[in-house]
Amino acid sequence: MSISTASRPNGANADGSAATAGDRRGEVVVSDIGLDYNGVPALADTDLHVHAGEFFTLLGPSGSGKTTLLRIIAGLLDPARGTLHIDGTDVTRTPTQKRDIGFVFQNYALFPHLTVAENIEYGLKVRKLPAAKRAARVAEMVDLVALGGYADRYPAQLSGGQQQRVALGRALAQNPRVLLLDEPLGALDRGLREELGAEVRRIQQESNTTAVYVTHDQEEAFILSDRMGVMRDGRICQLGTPEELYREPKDLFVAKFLGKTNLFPGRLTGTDAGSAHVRVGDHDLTARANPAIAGADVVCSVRPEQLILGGAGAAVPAGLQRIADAAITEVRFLGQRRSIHLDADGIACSVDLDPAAPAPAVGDRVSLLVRPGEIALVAAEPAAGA
Ligand SMILES: Nc1ncnc2c1ncn2[C@@H]1O[C@H](COP(=O)(O)OP(=O)(O)OP(=O)(O)O)[C@@H](O)[C@H]1O
Repeated sequence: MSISTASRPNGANADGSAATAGDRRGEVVVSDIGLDYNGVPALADTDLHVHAGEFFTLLGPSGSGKTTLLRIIAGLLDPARGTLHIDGTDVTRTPTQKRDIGFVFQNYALFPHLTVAENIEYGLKVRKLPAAKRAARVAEMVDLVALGGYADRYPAQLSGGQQQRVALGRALAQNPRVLLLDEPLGALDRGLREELGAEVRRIQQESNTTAVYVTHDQEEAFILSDRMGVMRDGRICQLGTPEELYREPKDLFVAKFLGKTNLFPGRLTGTDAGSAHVRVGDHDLTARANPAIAGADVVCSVRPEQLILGGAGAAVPAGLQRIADAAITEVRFLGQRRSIHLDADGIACSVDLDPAAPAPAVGDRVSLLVRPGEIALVAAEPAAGA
């Protein structure tokens, strides 16, 4: 498949002419943007810098403010406060249609009476691009979104995944500065979500477009994103690459939201040069320091694949430390991993093992071991009413 957009320099327009903003094309800078509904903040004053060409995801539970922020970037909502710059230009009060932005929503929003090619061509016609250039661009987009052979079909003759590809092709046809995607895979079944997710990423990279993507699905965010921001209660509570956020969550909410984790309450006893000392039960442990922690009540977050099973009462091997003793309550074979459930003095834990390794038995007593660098320390949340 030849995709000419792959070689188009970042900043070239759909008709091939050079854009003016060079390699800042698609850079989005949100400064102190905030919005309230009836006096209740939907988005607290927020700063965000999405780099040119980046795939950036806003990830958070329902009602956390993701769509509000996306709609402000789109110009569909006016912020109460703050400024928005795209490519260094202040567009805070610029109407949507002049922001040079492409959208893809969950519900496809295709024109039912237009074919795939006509849907993709629609915006180019509105912009009065000459017919020959329109045809070339439509062919390029049909190729980019891998819909060769479907150009003359109507939306009703396409699967959900194919319709979403058309929506992507239509959004990208005008070579927008920024592509905004609001849960675009939400209506698709799981298998298709994974397949189209990978396609969305490929298309974004090959078209060299900055993307801001909204989802509540952590796996989707991991597959797609260069960086992401986790949102809660109208705030971005942590920014970083998927790996940074997974390994070094700043707080309990981020630790729990980004996948399964084991949580061992403890007390911070000291810190030095990037590491923290913490007491969990009878065990003194070293963990990664977390500058966001203020008090002494902490929680050690350890992912299931980071816990290691050791013999009960056996010497702890060098480089490891014992975080708890536990009894195995359940052993499940899950294909790519074996999931072991345990009870560590009232704390329910899980450990993922290589399925090829010998399986322990229910009732076995074990030690839970962990490397110092794999304990993420977060502040304990205050008890309700405290
Ligand atoms: N038009 C509105 N009027 C009043 N409150 C609103 C309106 N739109 C959104 N809200 C509120 O603003 C907050 C943020 O909503 P937003 O749609 O941005 O969340 P979200 O993270 O995108 O959620 P979801 O994943 O469910 O779409 C929520 O508490 C929501 O109830």
